[in-house]
Amino acid sequence: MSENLDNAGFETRAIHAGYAPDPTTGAVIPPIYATSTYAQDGVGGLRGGYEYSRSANPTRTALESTLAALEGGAHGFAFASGLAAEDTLIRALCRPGDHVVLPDDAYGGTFRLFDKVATNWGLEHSPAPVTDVDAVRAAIRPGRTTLVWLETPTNPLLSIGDIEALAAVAHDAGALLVVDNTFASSYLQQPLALGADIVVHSTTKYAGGHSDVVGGALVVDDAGLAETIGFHQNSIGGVAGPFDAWLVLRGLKTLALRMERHSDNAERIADFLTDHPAVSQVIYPGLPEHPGHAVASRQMRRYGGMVSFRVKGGEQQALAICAATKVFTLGESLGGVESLIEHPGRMTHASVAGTDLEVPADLVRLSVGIETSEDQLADLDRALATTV
Ligand SMILES: C=C(NCc1c(COP(=O)(O)O)cnc(C)c1O)C(=O)O
Repeated sequence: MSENLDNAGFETRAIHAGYAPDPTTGAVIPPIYATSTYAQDGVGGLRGGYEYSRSANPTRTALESTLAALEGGAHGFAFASGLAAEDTLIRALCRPGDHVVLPDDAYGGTFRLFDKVATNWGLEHSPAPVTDVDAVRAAIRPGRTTLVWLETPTNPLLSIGDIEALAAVAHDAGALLVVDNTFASSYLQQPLALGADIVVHSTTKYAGGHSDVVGGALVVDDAGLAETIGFHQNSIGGVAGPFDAWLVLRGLKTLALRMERHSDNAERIADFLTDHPAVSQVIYPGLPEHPGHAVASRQMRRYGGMVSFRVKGGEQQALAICAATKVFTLGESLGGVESLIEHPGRMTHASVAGTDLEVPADLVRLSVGIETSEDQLADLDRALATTV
């Protein structure tokens, strides 16, 4: 473990926390410990605390330590996917008859986990707009609400929730605040410092940053929470493998650089779309007219790389734009170096059609990559011109 980096800057922690050069070989990057088991020196004689890789693996340990350091938490846990992390969290902290307040705009797979899986064993949920603290408070069921779940910015409508205010609401009701920090990333937003109890990441996204790994993470500060999450991580077993852990760890080292470029490019695209005749609404927290701009400005370092917009002409026009871009690749996911475009209604959020979370059919979501900004703008200009 590197020397104490608590007071070091984000970029320094991203590169040096979680692992110190190997005392034997001097390797500055942790090896990929492609092993399931570890020789013991006599029964229970563990070398370095490792006995079986589901329980702990040195490459995963390096990632989990780095994830915690970057979120300002004491304990990090790495999983096979973001939804694996969420499922483990739910099973660690919720019991039949409990209730969870969910955002009324959230990743479709997260809602599906609660609505189609967790309900099977008695966990109830109700949606509330993350932008309305009073509505979240009203959605809480006294004595039964265990978690208040927040995405900010939300997926895909990029609503902004006030983390500090919602933490107070949750705590007043004896509940915990969970913040899914996937869209912002640890570099742009630090939920634990604002009162959140648990941070969730799909490390598939900005943390890994190169669309080459699927993974998830939980970060907490509280030792008691860490103990129960760690117990359930091992007992359920949805852990990140050593190579996936290594890929996310490598991605994290450039997270700060990438988020700056993602934000630069996204700001230019938001401005470009704002004046475009084919566009009816641009949704980007960095725009002064965004309802959550003031809160985002207070709790985020910058506004991120996700831009959503609605087009004149409805679903068919939105689909036509998604089919017309070249630099923006049509595909699900987000947060990688390449720009992606998608139609949430037909793609990432198809599972919430007909529910409270249904998204507008004329909505297009962009994950703005780190390509040359002028090329991104020219690509969108051409695609939008086909629909005017
Ligand atoms: C794949 C997509 N989202 C995954 C996701 C998840 C799930 O992560 P997975 O690694 O895909 O399991 C959790 N939270 C948020 C905010 C997410 O956006 C997407 O929106 O394209």
